[in-house]
Amino acid sequence: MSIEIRRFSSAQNDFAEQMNNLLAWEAVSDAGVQKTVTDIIDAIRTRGDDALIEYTNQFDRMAVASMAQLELTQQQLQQALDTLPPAQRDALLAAAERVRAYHEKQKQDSWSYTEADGTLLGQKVTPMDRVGIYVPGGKAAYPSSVLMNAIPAHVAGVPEIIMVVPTPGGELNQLVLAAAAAAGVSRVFTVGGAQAVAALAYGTATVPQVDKIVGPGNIYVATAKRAVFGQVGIDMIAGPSEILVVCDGKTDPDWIAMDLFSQAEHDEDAQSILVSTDAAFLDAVKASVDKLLPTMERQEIIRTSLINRGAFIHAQSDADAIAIINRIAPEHLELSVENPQAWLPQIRHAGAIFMGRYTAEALGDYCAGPNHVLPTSGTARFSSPLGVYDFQKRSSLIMCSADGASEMGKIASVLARGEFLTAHARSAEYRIKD
Ligand SMILES: NC(=O)c1ccc[n+]([C@@H]2O[C@H](COP(=O)([O-])OP(=O)(O)OC[C@H]3O[C@@H](n4cnc5c(N)ncnc54)[C@H](O)[C@@H]3O)[C@@H](O)[C@H]2O)c1
Ligand SMILES: N[C@H](CO)Cc1c[nH]c[nH+]1
Ligand SMILES: [Zn+2]
Repeated sequence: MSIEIRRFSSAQNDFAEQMNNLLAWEAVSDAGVQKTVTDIIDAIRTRGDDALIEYTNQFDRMAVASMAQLELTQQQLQQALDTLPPAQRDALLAAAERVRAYHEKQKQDSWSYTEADGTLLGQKVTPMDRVGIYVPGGKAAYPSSVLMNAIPAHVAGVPEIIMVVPTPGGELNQLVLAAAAAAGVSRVFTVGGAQAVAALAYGTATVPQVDKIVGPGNIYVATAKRAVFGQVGIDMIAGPSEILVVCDGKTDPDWIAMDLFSQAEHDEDAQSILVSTDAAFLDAVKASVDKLLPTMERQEIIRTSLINRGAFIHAQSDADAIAIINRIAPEHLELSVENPQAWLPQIRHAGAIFMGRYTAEALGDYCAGPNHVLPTSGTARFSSPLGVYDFQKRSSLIMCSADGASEMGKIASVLARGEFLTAHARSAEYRIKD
């Protein structure tokens, strides 16, 4: 059965309007969600563990009486890793190794330099003391997200990594537990949603307060992260998954249809867009979509996502296609073209760029190495993938020699008096040599 996916062309007069409609996404949660999240945060702040237990029982269909029932032991994590079927264990460890190797390259080191008069200036890089990682678990379990959140923190040298993951109905996913062991997570609490974010941000008798919370989640998680920002650091507000595939018409249309499905299957609100200068190719991919959709396990989610938020766009030229890429600033960009490297210099905004016909976005979700926690909803215009740098902070270093203090003192004195800040001026002037 054929499904209706919106289709338009960059030649249309109303092209800009079509793009605006396609990309319109209510990133801010509605008043109802906002109220729920505010109430949850207030309850966790005032009633701590008791409120955390109540909300977990309410939202995750649990029936626990104490926090001890909501924490997993290191032994449980290690046992999950040790007893995984060998194929799963090997795949998990291979992915973890690739993700670790990639993130090792991101590590920033302290630096300093000494000026001619002996003054030293520099930057000291320090890992955060304790971070919280949110691993989604409402509609699906995400072992890959455990690796993508915990490994960069570990590489940065964060000594304590606290993971939260909801386990609806109390069902533990052994791959998630094993991933926590493989990635070096310190403690795991089986709580989720806004209550888990609030517990990490403010601390409870049992859940330690963290310095930063990272990781994707649904609208309750995103709203809570936004609300606790300032109390703690956050990485980003990630929305539903997105993929933009740009194809020159020479890749197997079945491959492209499946690449579009791969992000659509995450969520009814996920967005999959195909751009091509070849109108006949758009027809061929549409035929592949109709042929392959009935074979998909999550076909209802994919169908809803493609009908509500998907699009096939006919670009008049490669330049049009590039303008579309930069307008969308997609989370994932697949350049399924002959010479993707030639396109690269003109692409300014994308969370991750997958180059060439063989580079399926799904490889990046699991094991290529780069992080899969990426900016969505056009935020790649100003933000970057989750990385080691999210878990490191910098302190400036200044050590003046007597000569340096004297020379800088003269400059500071003038500027401080210009600001009428006399104490600043006199503090600097004391160090000026006669
Ligand atoms: N960007 C990425 O890297 C990435 C990776 C994996 C998943 N995701 C996305 O993360 C999201 C995960 O969402 P999810 O729902 O599966 O899991 P989730 O863990 O984010 O949310 C589940 C929690 O939501 C809370 N909740 C649910 N309904 C509620 C209600 N009515 N009131 C208050 N709280 C409520 C509950 O506390 C529950 O524990 C999806 O959108 C998925 O696409 C993104
Ligand atoms: N595509 C998701 C990020 O948008 C990450 C993911 C996890 N598992 C599969 N995919
Ligand atoms: Zn994915």
